[in-house]
Parts: sequence; structure tokens; C-alpha cells
Amino acid sequence: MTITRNVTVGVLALQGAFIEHIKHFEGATKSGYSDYEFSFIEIRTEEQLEKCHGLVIPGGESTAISLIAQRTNLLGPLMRYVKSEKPIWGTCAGLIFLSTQVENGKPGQQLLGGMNIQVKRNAFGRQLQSFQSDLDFSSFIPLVYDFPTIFIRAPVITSVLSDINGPEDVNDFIIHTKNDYENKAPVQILHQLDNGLIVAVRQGSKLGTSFHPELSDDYRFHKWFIDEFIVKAL
Ligand SMILES: NC(=O)CC[C@H](N)C(=O)O
Repeated sequence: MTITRNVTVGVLALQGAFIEHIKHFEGATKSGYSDYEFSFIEIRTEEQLEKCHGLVIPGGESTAISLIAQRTNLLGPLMRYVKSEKPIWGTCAGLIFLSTQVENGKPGQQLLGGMNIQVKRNAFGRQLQSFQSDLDFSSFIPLVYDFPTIFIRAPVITSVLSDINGPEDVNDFIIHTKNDYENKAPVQILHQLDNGLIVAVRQGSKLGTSFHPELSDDYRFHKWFIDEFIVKAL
């Protein structure tokens, strides 16, 4: 007799593209996982968050997600969750929220500080606010040579921070996390565009992508997150 294990993955549902992530995870796990019974749930409260083996922070607007998290008292629980070393994947605005520092943040914007990186919001400028590109991710996802990758007013990773305490001369735009967590794992660059811009990084159990795999019709990225981050951490 095989024993099935219940696994819960949460998607932060304060604002943005959370339903799309849930649909992709459901599609990605429909078959091939006889040992696991997956539930993908929307997260709006601390009680819901506590049930999760891993968390996804979707794209949307990082300033709005931060504001709603503060107003609904979820910011503290999210900062504690980041420290638990459970898998977390931030896409686009979620990547910004998960970072340690934003070079063009909005005053009052809060960051979870899960990855020792600095990001820049809306990094592709006005002409190129949104675009789609087939990218070769086969160096980290086996056999994925042509993933349909959608960028919408996307951020990029501008540096890896060695000093997580932040800059001494913080100006009006550099926003630094208030979380005292330091992720000790090395930051790995997973993908750089041809022009050198960094759009996917991993730091131990944390993953950050500038783009939106949940807006394509391809489940392979979500399946990789389940296999590589969630299942391996169980
Ligand atoms: N598609 C997105 O998530 C856009 C991110 C948005 N520009 C921000 O700063 O939060």
C-alpha cells in the first residue's frame, strides 16, 4: 500500500495574478505524483500561511502588495515565514517584495528580505514595458529550450548584496528591508538576457523571476518549482 502525503502550497492573494498561479500548479500536478496529494490555496491570513509547505508571491504591483500586507497584519507573519527557510517563489512584483533592496522603490514600501539582491522596478523603460520572448532555460530546467516568457513592467536584478545591512547613505529611493534575516545560501544567477540583464535568480530555497510563467499556457516552469523546491524540501 502506498501512503499519499498531503502537500499544501500557498499563493499570496492580496493583489495581482494569484489565480493564474493556482491554475498552473493544478495543471502541472494533474498526473505523475501518486505519492502526493497537492492543495494550492489562496493566502490572506496568518492561519492560512502556517499550513503551507511553500509560498508563491505573484506579480501585480509591489507597492500595493506591501501596503495591503501591512494593513491586513500579514507583513510580520510573512517576514517570519521567510526566515523559516521554506520554499518561496516571487514572480515580478513578488520578486521585488522578496528582495532585500529596491533601487527605485516608493517611500514606505516594505520588503521581505528573503534574497540578498537589489532589484530595479520597471527596468525595461517605456517603449518596452511588456514583451514576450522564448527563452532557453535548459541550463536549470532539463529540456526546456524555448519557454514562452512574458515580461510586464518587469523588474531586473541589478546586484547581489554582500552587506545585507544595507547602504549607509540611503536616499529617498533606495528602499531596504526591515527584516533581520540573512539568507546564507549563495545567490545563483539562473538566467541573463542577451543584453546581460538578470531575470532569474535562486538563493537556496528562494526563487525569483522577473517574468510571469503563470501567464503563458505552459506548465513546465511550475512543475519544475514543485519538483525542485517543494518536493525536495519535504
Ligand atoms: N508585472 C508586475 O508584477 C509588475 C511589477 C510592478 N512594476 C511593480 O513595481 O511592482
